[in-house]
Amino acid sequence: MPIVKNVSRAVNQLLQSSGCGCGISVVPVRRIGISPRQVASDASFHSVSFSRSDHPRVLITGGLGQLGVGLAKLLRKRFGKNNVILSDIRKPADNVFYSGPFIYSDILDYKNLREIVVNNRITWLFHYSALLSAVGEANVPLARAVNITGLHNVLDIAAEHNLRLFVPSTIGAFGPTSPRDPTPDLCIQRPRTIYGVSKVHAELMGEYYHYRYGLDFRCLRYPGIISADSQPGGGTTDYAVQIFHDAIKTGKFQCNLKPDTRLPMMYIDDCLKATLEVMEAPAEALSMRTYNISAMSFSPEELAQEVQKHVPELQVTYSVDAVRQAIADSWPMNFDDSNARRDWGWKHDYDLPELVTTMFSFLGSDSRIAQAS
Ligand SMILES: NC(=O)c1ccc[n+]([C@@H]2O[C@H](COP(=O)([O-])OP(=O)(O)OC[C@H]3O[C@@H](n4cnc5c(N)ncnc54)[C@H](O)[C@@H]3O)[C@@H](O)[C@H]2O)c1
Ligand SMILES: C[C@@H](O)[C@H](N)C(=O)O
Repeated sequence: MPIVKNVSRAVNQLLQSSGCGCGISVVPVRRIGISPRQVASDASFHSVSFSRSDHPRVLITGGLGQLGVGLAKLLRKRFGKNNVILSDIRKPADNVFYSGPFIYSDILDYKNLREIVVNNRITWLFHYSALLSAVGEANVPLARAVNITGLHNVLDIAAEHNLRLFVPSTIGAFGPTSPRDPTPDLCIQRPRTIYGVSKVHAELMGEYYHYRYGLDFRCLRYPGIISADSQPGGGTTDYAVQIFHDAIKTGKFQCNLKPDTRLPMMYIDDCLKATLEVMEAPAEALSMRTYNISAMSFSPEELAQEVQKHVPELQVTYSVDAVRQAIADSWPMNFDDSNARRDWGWKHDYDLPELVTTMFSFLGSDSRIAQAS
């Protein structure tokens, strides 16, 4: 139960941290010494032995989706295989299971999640579990549970155990009343999807816990992410991954968005690089706790033209999905990430031509290109 022992002191601290300039002496928020949720511990503490090291001990929730396995690979290279635990409610493929530690974790099970954090001495948590925009609209109660209740569990455990917490947000955290070209970090956010609403909630709750409890919360708003060796989990930007697979397999692609629908996109390597960089950035460098990151922005017709340079016979047709189109029409067209570039040196490596070339070299499209020429 949350117990605020001295409300007026806490209010003063909040006012101070928001820069009200009232002249009240500042007590660091970290010293309040209360945790947002205190539950009597009944976790069975296994005796697990670890070698001492300066590396963070990492847990990734929702790690079997499009982004988690790649993130684990990157973090294991940096911090050592056994210092990075992937978790999910799904069964891992053999190659994932044997590539490093994996554990079952349902983020809706607060005590189980806390036990994992305690028993494995977790210090950094990457919270990837979520229902994305299109699947979220198809199952609002589940999206609300996973994206909002699950986030509350993660925030409380992170605050209680002093974790550094990364929660990704998204271009979907903006809505039709936000400036769309470009969309700055700070502007009106009135998304019209449960996904977007839950992500704005995550940004605000994470920042609130940072200022209120001293939680080391870090958040990036990702564009649509494009990857070759993992499949997207039901979002509005999925077409930009599917086109590569269809170009190679059948030479035909049916796009579910209109040809001129412009959205910010990013190659997965840039996304994961940014995630690690913001987690490693010194706290003093972060003037904000939630940043836009950007790499490129394109429409289906522009992507198709670039893909056709590799697979000239690719035929693209359009059969618009009304739900996805309405979502895309409410999202940013271009993302302003100047704050990330200024504060912690964010710089992307992949523009559209490099992205397309890299996707095809990954997917082994040589035979198709050979057939085409
Ligand atoms: N992929 C993108 O284009 C993109 C863009 C912006 C933001 N993001 C964010 O990045 C994160 C990861 O995205 P992704 O593309 O890998 O998502 P994904 O949909 O591919 O994977 C999400 C994972 O969460 C898991 N999950 C669902 N319910 C769970 C529960 N109760 N407990 C534990 N795990 C559960 C699923 O099994 C799945 O493996 C998400 O938070 C997403 O919102 C992704
Ligand atoms: C943009 C992002 O959050 C996700 N790929 C979606 O389309 O839902």
